[in-house]
Amino acid sequence: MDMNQAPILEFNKVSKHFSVKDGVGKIAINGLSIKLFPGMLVGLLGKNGAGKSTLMRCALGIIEPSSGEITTLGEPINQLSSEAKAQIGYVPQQPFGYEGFSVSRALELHRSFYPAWDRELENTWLERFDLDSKQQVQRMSVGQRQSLALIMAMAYRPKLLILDEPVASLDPIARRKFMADLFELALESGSAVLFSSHITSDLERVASHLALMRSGELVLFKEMDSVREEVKLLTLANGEDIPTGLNVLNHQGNKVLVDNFSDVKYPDMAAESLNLERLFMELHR
Ligand SMILES: Nc1ncnc2c1ncn2[C@@H]1O[C@H](COP(=O)(O)OP(=O)(O)OP(=O)(O)O)[C@@H](O)[C@H]1O
Repeated sequence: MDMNQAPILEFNKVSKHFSVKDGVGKIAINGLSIKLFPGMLVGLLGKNGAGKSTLMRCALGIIEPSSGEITTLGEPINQLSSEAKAQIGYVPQQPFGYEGFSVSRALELHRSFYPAWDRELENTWLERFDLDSKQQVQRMSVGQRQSLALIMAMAYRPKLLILDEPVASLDPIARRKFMADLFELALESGSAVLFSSHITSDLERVASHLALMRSGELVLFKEMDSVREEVKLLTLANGEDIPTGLNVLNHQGNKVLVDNFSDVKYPDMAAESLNLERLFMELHR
């Protein structure tokens, strides 16, 4: 990861409100700021409806934010050049059609839009995902379509890759292969990747950073190693106050979830390390 370079994606105090019919608005993203640099593989985690897809769709310019600024590949999102667009890869939650096409025809068509398309990478991935290039897209399983969508989004080595639950329909073997390759590809190409997943073990294994959303807000954005070291569940003794200087993510009874714990600063506190699934549960307790 190179933080001396310009960010590939930057959100500056971005909010997105949806107006709904009964007049009550919905705040999907609230004052969110984040920067993604080359080599970052950011795992986005949040409950259903937390705002993950909205964040991703704003980053791609599919929907406009209500306020705040978004810069993608150095350009304001509402004025993205075609050069910048050709360096973005996206796999939505429900991958698109290509009905009536064979895999190879679909890839041929898609390939024509991207000068940087890497045929070797395409072939490697077709093999890895066990896809038959002669098969008709409409006869493929959901997981096979998802694999095809991933190849289409990644074979031109985009600088920014946005994947909305990319592996939800993949079997564990395909998922592992994909996750390992994703990591390698991002590092190799100096790309930034933003991917959402509810599979916390995948996030734990491959993400360089964790972005945690709750009700439209980014409550945590940290390197994975720092998450392991600094995010702790504290148990307060009877009558004990939360020590000053700690950043509280959640507080229920005598349990306090904090994101900036240090053994050195608070040597006497009962502090428990959490895996990502526990962290998620404790955040929403
Ligand atoms: N077009 C829309 N009109 C009105 N409300 C919307 C619209 N799109 C999203 N929302 C609302 O914004 C909130 C965030 O939705 P979003 O799809 O971003 O959540 P998510 O974190 O991606 O959820 P999931 O994990 O279920 O995919 C939800 O309450 C949703 O109902």
